[in-house]
Amino acid sequence: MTEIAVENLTESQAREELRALAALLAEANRAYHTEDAPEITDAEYDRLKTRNAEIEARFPALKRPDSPTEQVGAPLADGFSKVRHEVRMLSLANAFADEDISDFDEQVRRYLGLASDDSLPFTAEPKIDGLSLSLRYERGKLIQAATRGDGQEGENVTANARTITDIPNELDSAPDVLEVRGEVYMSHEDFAALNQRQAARGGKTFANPRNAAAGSMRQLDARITAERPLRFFAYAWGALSEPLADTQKGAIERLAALGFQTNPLTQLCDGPQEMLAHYRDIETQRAMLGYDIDGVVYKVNDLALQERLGFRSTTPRWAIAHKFPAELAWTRLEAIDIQVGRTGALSPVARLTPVTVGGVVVSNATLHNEDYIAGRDSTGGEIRGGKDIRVGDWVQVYRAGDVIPKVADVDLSQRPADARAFVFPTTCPECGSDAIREEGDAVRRCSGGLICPAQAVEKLKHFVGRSAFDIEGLGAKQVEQFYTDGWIREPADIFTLKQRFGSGIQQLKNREGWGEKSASRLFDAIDGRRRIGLGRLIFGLGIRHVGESASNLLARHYGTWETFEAAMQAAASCEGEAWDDLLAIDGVGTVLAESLVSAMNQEAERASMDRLVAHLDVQEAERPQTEGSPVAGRTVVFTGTLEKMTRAEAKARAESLGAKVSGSVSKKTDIVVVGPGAGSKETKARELGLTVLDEDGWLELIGG
Ligand SMILES: NC(=O)c1ccc[n+]([C@@H]2O[C@H](COP(=O)([O-])OP(=O)(O)OC[C@H]3O[C@@H](n4cnc5c(N)ncnc54)[C@H](O)[C@@H]3O)[C@@H](O)[C@H]2O)c1
Ligand SMILES: [Zn+2]
Repeated sequence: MTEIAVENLTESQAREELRALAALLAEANRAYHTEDAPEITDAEYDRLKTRNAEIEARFPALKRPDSPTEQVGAPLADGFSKVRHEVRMLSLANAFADEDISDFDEQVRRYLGLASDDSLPFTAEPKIDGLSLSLRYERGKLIQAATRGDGQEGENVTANARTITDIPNELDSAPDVLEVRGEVYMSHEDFAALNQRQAARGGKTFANPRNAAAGSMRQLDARITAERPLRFFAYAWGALSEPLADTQKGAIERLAALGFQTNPLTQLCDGPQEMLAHYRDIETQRAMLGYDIDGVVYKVNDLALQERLGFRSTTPRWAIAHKFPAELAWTRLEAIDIQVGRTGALSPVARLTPVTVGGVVVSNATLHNEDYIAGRDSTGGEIRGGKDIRVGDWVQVYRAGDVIPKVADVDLSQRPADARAFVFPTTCPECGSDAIREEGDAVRRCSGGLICPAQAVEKLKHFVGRSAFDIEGLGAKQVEQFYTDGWIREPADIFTLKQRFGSGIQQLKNREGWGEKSASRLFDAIDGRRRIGLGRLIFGLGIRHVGESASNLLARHYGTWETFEAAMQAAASCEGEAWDDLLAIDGVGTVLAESLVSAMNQEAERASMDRLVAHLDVQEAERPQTEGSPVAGRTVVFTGTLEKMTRAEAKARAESLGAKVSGSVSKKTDIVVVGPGAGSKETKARELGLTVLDEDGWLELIGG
């Protein structure tokens, strides 16, 4: 899509673009803040947000009620209780160019009525790329910790904060009420080690340290947070019973004296020139800091002046974040390799002449899929102006907020004369089976199933992973080793390992990475029959599209392995009663159902499952207690703020009583439970004449 210059936009084009931007940015915010799994780069996000602000500046009347410029963060995630911030937690205005900094200095002077030669010092400090946290101390004791959330209300993460060593539980001689604010982050070293651990046990790995920090902090189980090496820098404050100091710098020193970690690169600067000099200084140190920063923050040093300057709707007037440019570099594409994943997906990987991008040496990058290499997007439209990517090309490597770098662009003027268009393989490079691309799928997949060694190994890794069978001592590395040795070919083999190779302990312990203890511990862990929950078993099978939560839904719906298996066989033709029953499960769509039914009826897979189940005691899943339930089979929608339970609790409770919980109100809805702040859903429910209950009414209905 070519972008029209803002000054050439017609009013209707502007209205349409603002609508599209609001939707795009809301989705990006949800992915980034609520899910800790960004879908676009930070640079792209910043570009969209700037574009939105420019259009609004030219057409102020078109500014939408849900304008992205009026919002901080994103809605809160389910599961946490909420904390209302006594003093709002805000965002920061952004600057990208050097001129933006002198403009900022001028704006502040104009607002305060200062002449250009009046002294106006600023602090300059790194902008830590983590997530912000507010810590409330009363009489020196930590009583509450909250995330920023949407700025007004955050998530209560007190138990999690208590596990962080940089956060003192008690303070000496602090003000009676003191809210300390700062950034939770993870060091590069700890991040790499965490990802390695996660990969070894088949758990979730994180794209970058910020996601790892946010994902670790926002755990419902504080024991998980405790295992994650989180750090904390203090740089601000909220509610206070008495001031910390007269200046920003003084306040930071006071926080340091109280026992908080403060950033050593914080410095006082007299005017834009010194600010920019310190910015460049920090930029050159960036790669060596050992943690991610994404810019430098300047703040008016005099707190009385900060007070006079006050706030805009989402940002303070007395501070600005000077962002570093996106991390790019050019290098040679030496080869394109194809990797095969668990579900058979063929993923192209660029092998590059090593190059440093933002302080990290990059020699591999993702090329996504065959369309991306060819210069097409998923809808068949052009990307990169239709330029394809060829081995031998001079390519731009891009790393912004992601650890996996991407190949973003090609310099055609540097293309070698003999470079040929890349031919994406139509057979699997690992097993030679046909690699098939189904309609509407961007990905080509190996059709070899279990005969494909790449798929078999990836499936085994998934099977032993933490959310599946979680077998102690058997991680990704060991699985690969056993597969190569021919000791384990499929999950069932794990449980006969001791029987077949009991004497192998001797052999094993002489191998690299194995000691006597670890070898016998593993053999003991897998000896005998294994108890496993039905949900974990279904998830462990590693069927495409069938994730953890879907597996649990299926388990709850079918209860036992036998019922599940019989139902899948009955649904084999993708029609009839069993098929309809599967699709009626809230959260199961056609794509998932088709993939599931096809895997469960594939002969070789089935035989492998039968061999596996023979070693298992599958525990029955708790089925909804529908008997006597007043809401069994009814569709319920929760909207507005719930005060007596979290959304997640309300949903779990309703489902355990056999109700279906839906996110939107329609004619099919039976009951709408409304809390304070309910909006259009309540209106619609009343229009449709549905049963509308408040929280107490609902609790009464379900009996307490
Ligand atoms: N990739 C995406 O999809 C996506 C989506 C949403 C947001 N984002 C990223 O987040 C940014 C917007 O988020 P935001 O509203 O948090 O704004 P921001 O990150 O630009 O600035 C505000 C935040 O900076 C942090 N901060 C770090 N060090 C600080 C310091 N020394 N002093 C003061 N604050 C400091 C605080 O947590 C504060 O809340 C975007 O510019 C983008 O980089 C990315
Ligand atoms: Zn294959």
